[in-house]
Amino acid sequence: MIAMLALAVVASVFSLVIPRVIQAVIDGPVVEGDTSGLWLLTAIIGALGLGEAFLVWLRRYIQAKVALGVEADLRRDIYRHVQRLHAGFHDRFQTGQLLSRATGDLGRIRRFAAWGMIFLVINIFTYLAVIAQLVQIYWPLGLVVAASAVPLFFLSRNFARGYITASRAEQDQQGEVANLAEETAQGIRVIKAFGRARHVTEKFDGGSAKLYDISINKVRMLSRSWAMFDAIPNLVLAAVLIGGALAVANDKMTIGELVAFVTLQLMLVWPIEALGWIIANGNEAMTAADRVYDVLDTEPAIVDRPGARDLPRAEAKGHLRFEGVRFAYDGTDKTVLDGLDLDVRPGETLAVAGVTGCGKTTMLSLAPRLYDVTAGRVLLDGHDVRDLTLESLRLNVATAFEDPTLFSMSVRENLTLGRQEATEADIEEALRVAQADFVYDLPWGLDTRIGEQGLSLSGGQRQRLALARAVIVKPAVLILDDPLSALDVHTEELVERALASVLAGTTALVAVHRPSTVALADRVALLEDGRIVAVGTHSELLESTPAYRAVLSAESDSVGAAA
Ligand SMILES: Nc1ncnc2c1ncn2[C@@H]1O[C@H](COP(=O)(O)OP(=O)(O)OP(=O)(O)O)[C@@H](O)[C@H]1O
Repeated sequence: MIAMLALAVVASVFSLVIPRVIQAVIDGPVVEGDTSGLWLLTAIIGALGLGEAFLVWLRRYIQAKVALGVEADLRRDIYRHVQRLHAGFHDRFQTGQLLSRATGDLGRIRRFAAWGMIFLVINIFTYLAVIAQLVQIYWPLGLVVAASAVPLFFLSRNFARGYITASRAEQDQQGEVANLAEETAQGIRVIKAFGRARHVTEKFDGGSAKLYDISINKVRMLSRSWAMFDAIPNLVLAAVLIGGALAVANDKMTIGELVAFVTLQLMLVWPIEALGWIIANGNEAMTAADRVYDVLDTEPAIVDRPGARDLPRAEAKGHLRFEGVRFAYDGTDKTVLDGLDLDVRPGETLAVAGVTGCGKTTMLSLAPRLYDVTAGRVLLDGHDVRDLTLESLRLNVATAFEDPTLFSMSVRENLTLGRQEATEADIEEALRVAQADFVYDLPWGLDTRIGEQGLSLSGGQRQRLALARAVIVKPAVLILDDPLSALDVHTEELVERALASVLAGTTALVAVHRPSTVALADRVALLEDGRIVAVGTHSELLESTPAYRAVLSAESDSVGAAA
């Protein structure tokens, strides 16, 4: 960047010297009729012109690299940072806003690094250098030109104030429109199924029209100021021509000096005209940078503590313990878990049952630290999970979520997401356990690329792949959030039978809704009012705890009703 700015300044010096050589040509060879020095002077002008052209080319060459480099680095930083940010951030931050920051806003910053900033430096330098020369040629007129900076300053200040608000509003609205497009693309099936195409189109049109209005208002602001920035240097030029003609008539200036004066002054017209554009460009980059730094300045809430230790997979036994755990989601005052205690022994499969919305998923997500407890602690083999490195914790604790997100990559890549070194035998076993052999019948088998989020597969197929993906990790603790909800009873039974052999050596914590899934568990815990109120085998709880009977019968009723 420094090289680029230095080249720009040197090129401006070259162009600023040319009018002074013209002055020498007029006052020498032209006025005196002596052409002997003409060739040297024109050769100097030619050399200066060529030199300037070369420097401009070199600057532009560097400029592209620098500006695109700034954009690429920032984009990489944002992506990395977003990966480090905790789940709570993503719960609140709209995806469309994130996308527009990583694309449109970065483009604005690049344009300023490539153009606005360079012209700002060149133009300020040119302005000062020209004024210095004008004062030196004929100071009274030089001061008149210098005085034009006063209205320009107030004009720029007013323009910048209004424009900055307009450009932030435009960028936020662009994020909003991106969000509307993203959400409707994601939910296109729901929209079609409910026949809501017209409704969402109207909503999108509304957002789009608002963006149009904001943008038009911004462009009007720029064109108004452009006209003013254009008028000032031309009015001053008219004044200079009158004053200059009088000065030449009174022998205060030579004709050559007047030509040099006017030529130099003409060099100010473009820098002043461009002031509005540069301010606009700078303001847009500034508000874009604000939006980018809204993301970059958010500290990830879930990171390795200083001195966090690794728990190698070979050492992990899978003893999971919740001690006095309290939890409330950020920005809410509702306590979801309120003094929850639970001990899951190594190798045991423990099911958590409870009415819908009681906090089963929340509780499960505390073990791999997708969220951190508000109070109390979660222990893995006696270590507070916050004292373990995130990398080793997540190698030891694998999760299959109820909503199985698959990525647009091959089946194999999806399966080995958590353990890239998995062998063919591991993959085969995991597919067998999850009853997901259907993948072998896909057009390219395991190499078939599954569509965006695996939409080309059925819900049950996706769920089985997500289960295989978790099983393949061979974790010490397997977290299964109602992993069989989309399977038919027959397939569920097959999966349960195969899972039983895998779960024999693994600690498993399973959120269950259906009485049939409880069959997987050695013991069941009942979650109620944010606590575990009863733990025992399925038959013990059925006998001793009416609330447990109520939960399971309600769930089986709803399954029955749905069927
Ligand atoms: N990301 C979130 N931000 C704020 N509140 C949340 C969030 N996720 C869940 N909740 C709230 O926390 C409570 C517990 O939700 P959770 O998903 O853990 O229940 P659940 O028992 O798993 O429900 P289900 O049986 O329907 O799957 C609910 O009241 C829910 O509204």
